[in-house]
Amino acid sequence: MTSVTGPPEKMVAVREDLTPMMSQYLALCEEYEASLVLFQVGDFYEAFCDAAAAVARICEVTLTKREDSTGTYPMAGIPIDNAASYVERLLDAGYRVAVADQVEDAEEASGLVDRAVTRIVTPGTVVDEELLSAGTTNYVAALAREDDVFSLAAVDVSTGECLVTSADRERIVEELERVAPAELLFGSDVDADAFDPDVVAAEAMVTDFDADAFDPDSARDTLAGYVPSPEAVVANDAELRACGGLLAYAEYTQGDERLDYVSRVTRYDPRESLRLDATALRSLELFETRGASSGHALVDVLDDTACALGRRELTQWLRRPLVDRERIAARHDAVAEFVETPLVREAVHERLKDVYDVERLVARVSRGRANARDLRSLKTTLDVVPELRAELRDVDAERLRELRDALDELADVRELIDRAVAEDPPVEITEGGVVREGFDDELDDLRRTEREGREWVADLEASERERTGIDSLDVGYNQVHGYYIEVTNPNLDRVPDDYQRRQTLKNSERFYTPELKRREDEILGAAERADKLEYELFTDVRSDVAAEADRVQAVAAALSELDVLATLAAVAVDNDYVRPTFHTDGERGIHVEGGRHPVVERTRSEFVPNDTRLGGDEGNVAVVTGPNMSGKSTYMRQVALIVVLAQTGSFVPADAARLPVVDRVFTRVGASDDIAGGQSTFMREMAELTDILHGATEHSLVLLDEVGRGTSTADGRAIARATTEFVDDEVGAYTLFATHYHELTAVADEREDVFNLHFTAESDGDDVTFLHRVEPGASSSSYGVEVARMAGVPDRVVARSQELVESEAGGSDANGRSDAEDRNDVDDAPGDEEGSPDETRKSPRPQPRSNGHGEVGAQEAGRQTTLTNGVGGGDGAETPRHGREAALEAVAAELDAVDVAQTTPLEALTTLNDLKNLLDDS
Ligand SMILES: Nc1ncnc2c1ncn2[C@@H]1O[C@H](COP(=O)(O)OP(=O)(O)OP(=O)(O)O)[C@@H](O)[C@H]1O
Repeated sequence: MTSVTGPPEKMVAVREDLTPMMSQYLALCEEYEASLVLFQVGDFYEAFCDAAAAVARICEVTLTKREDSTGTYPMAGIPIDNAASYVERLLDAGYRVAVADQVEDAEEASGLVDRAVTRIVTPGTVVDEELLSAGTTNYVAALAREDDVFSLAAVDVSTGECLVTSADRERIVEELERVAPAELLFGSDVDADAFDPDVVAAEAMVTDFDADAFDPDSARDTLAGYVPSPEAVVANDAELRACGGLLAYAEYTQGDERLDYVSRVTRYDPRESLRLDATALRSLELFETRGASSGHALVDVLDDTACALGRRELTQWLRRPLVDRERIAARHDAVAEFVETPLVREAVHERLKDVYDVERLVARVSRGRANARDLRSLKTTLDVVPELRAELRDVDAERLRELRDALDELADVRELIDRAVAEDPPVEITEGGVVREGFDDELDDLRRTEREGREWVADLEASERERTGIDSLDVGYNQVHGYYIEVTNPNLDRVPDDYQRRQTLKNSERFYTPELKRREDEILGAAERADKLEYELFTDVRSDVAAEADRVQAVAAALSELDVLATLAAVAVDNDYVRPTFHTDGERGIHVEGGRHPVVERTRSEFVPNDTRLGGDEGNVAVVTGPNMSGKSTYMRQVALIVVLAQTGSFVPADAARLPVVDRVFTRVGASDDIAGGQSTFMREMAELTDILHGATEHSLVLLDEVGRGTSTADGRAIARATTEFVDDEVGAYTLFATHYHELTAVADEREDVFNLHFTAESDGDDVTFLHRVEPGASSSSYGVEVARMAGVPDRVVARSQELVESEAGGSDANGRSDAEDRNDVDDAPGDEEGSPDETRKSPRPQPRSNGHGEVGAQEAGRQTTLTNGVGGGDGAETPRHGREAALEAVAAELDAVDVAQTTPLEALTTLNDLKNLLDDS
């Protein structure tokens, strides 16, 4: 609790003397002490004391003060009409906001207006459309525990989706990362500290909530409000407690009422999906790119969805690729059919563009917050359903047929809305104009009376002018006095006897007649009664629609899936993806022909496709070497993305792909690659490696990118080698290991299941050209100096490095090869440090086919990356062997070039590590 939330001390001190309104404010601050209370005073939400200062600062509104007999209190107010944008700022600043509304009509109140907190807005329970981004999920989650089993429940209060699952701690952490809740509650038996706050709660606000709500009995009672038989839905006590506690919290934030629209409490088993932990999600850039410069994430490439429902669903699919062959095949069948029937696909896409976010819409309807426009939007969406059914009448794929059949046309709901709600209604539902003529006789009578009365008044001016002969006579209306007949002073002598004086102005008098008064009462009475009646009729219709929320949600689910399937098909057609096939029982191997990285290929005009053959007849473990920037990381990620896409139900960027169903994708990217994520410590790297070595199975895909880089070269090499051996002996996972340690390529000599791949570059005088083409065998050069130059390393360091490399030129490099050899035939598979023989002799295994695309090869010049200004070969990763003195000089030169003021602690650590390696190797 900060002084911004909770009871203001200044008021507590004078509690007994406070004015009634301020004591009401104080009481609410005490009751909702974890929230910043926004207190309705007329058209504003006010905050006082420290809360006022915070509101003024965060919302950029004026800080004023309120003075009364007890003192002076700082005060800041935000207009109710556009409170949402201000509330958003308060949420962003880390506050929960308790909205205290006047719950009594100020005019009808005798004395102090009654106020109550009607809802608490928190990051995980926001429902205001303005505060939610389109097509996303927004979860609040809760954890509970029973021995070693952890349960996770998550609810999206804006759509009513509620999920619950349980697993061991590690897996629950993964699930938390997938769900990515905006807010997290820990049941009393869960030690929040045991969940690495960096991993779990980095993005989530952690909220303390009434521990009793997680108590089994009260949790069961709460859950029983949502499912007929709680025990039939949840699998264990911890799930019951997590779910019940969470729903109690959701109710608390929404005004303590049961949330009718949370009708889909679904239990799932995390084993039903391909495991992707946070590291994998991040390094494969499924949803977010890692660096500001890296462009798009995978989801951006795929997201050509027509509506917000589809966007939300696509994200869910990508977060949880499948492992069940039949379900994957069902999705692929559906995508394939849409690929083959472009007219149907495009028609479906076009129709879906008219679909509103009905999941949120219907939740608003159930919460009683939908206005007439929302109901009209619902009707517009539902109108699409019969059209879609018609478009899908001839579909063949089973899933498409199921989805078509799930499209309930909801004719009753559509008809009701259409009959009841005006076609273009106003936003407000209290001021009339929302109910359509012909819907209710009484309303029509009232409106008729009102209309006829107004017509009579409209005619009055002409008839009275005629009757009195006063041409300047006016009939008007004002809020205070009602209808009047205005006569200017010079004509007052002609005013008839039945005119009664209403108001005297400077140049005229205003009158009324008994008949005008009668008509006025009739008009206003009818209008007021009609507005009231309209409101009642509208809320009745809204409740009737809310009663059908389940059916609407089921339609929404079918629409979401259709959108995703049609989109995946469109993406496949537009980008030349192919349907992957899966091995039947017993077979192994990731076999891809002409594979591409789905994101990089969109950003580079010329992308070089590459084949992959990993596992099965080939080895399970490929050691990938090659110069910096040659494409190793891209290649490895491309393999993983193809696997992920395939299991999501998408086609894949390749000419052909035959794949296993993978249970888990692990990624461990080198320390240097992760600096941006602030996780560059060697310790972290080793912890992740431990997870992989313990967690991977023979059905996992493991990407190791420069493991061991974070320590001394000697230790790094040793760890890299031992890891490769362990993966081969104990794990048997499909493994791609990119490394600059050329010694690692020697492992292929000794082991059946390990083989080398390398990326090629061509050196021509001062230029180095990367071919981005994977070849069998190991690589020799790293061209580190050129890359350093390209990256803007100070000239002095580049020049000195080059000098040191050249001092090697007469001798042999770290691989025992002469520099001259390296420069002339970098495409050849070289030996390793121990001077092993040619790669083709080393590996007893069949090597992966080389690129295999006619168009890729010598003619590739246009597709290659050329480093100009380069000055020839060199090995950036291996420290050249030279004397201690040379090493010291190099260290001095590097240190000299460091701009300490511009160096972050992480960069400093990395530099220190590199310098130490330089000395170690000397
Ligand atoms: N197959 C390809 N076709 C065209 N361009 C590619 C290809 N693969 C990679 N690239 C481009 O080459 C650059 C370097 O790729 P990548 O980061 O994969 O290299 P790397 O070998 O892993 O480098 P480092 O060892 O420095 O980490 C990237 O800009 C990428 O866009």
